[in-house]
Amino acid sequence: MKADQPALPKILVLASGSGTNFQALLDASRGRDFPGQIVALGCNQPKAFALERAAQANVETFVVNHKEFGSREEFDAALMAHILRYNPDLIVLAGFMRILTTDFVRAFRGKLVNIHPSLLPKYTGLNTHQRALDAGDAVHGVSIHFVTEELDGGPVIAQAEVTVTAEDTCETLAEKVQQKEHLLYPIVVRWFCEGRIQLGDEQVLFDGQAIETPMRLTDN
Ligand SMILES: Nc1nc2c(c(=O)[nH]1)N[C@@H](CN(C=O)c1ccc(C(=O)N[C@@H](CCC(=O)O)C(=O)O)cc1)CN2
Ligand SMILES: NCC(=O)N[C@@H]1O[C@H](COP(=O)([O-])[O-])[C@@H](O)[C@H]1O
Repeated sequence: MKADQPALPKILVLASGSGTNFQALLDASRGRDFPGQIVALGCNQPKAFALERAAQANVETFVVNHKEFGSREEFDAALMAHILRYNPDLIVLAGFMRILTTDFVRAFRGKLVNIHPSLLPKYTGLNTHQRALDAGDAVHGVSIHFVTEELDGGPVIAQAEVTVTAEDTCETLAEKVQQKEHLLYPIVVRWFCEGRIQLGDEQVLFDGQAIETPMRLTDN
């Protein structure tokens, strides 16, 4: 980066597991025109493979193991302290498997997003793919939303659909959804870094205009 160029928006990613969404964001951020920089990865699981991905990419990491804290509030306070060291412009939950407290969410309101493996408001919480199969849904998918106090209830920014077939299992459906996740998250994070996405009064603003429905990633 040349000395006279403004610093790029700082992205901090939180993950708990494999980190394939983190990897998709890493790969996208290596593009010459990507308008943001991933400054750190935080994990609550010391053995998360996402940490290995960060090491391979020379991205700073920190671990805050939730099992070492007596309460959710204490864990969140420790996590917040690490995050504030980086002063990120955007905090991206990428398979981060801890429910965050109201204080944490409010501290980062408008710059905290999550990717959720369902077409919200359907199937908040866990085990979304099995629930879609059990319900006999013909369509399933992924949502990217602002994180609010309500679990997976924040304003939805964008979604992508996958078709469900009779041959699908939990595993095959998860794979289909993850393929769309890896396409959608880099697009939405780019929009954030370009200043095109804001959280209004419990609604999403895109280029300054409130959007009535989430933006859809289509196959064509
Ligand atoms: N306050 C909020 N916190 C979080 C949100 C949110 O919208 N508001 N999104 C989740 C992400 N998520 C689904 O997308 C999710 C993650 C974790 C859980 C959950 O039940 N976690 C359990 C532990 C489960 C485990 O360790 O395997 C828990 O925290 O007790 C539900 C949904 C991130 N946080
Ligand atoms: N409720 C949160 C949740 O289930 N998130 C899901 O965890 C996976 C993480 O994969 P990754 O670690 O390979 O990115 C992703 O499929 C994401 O949608």
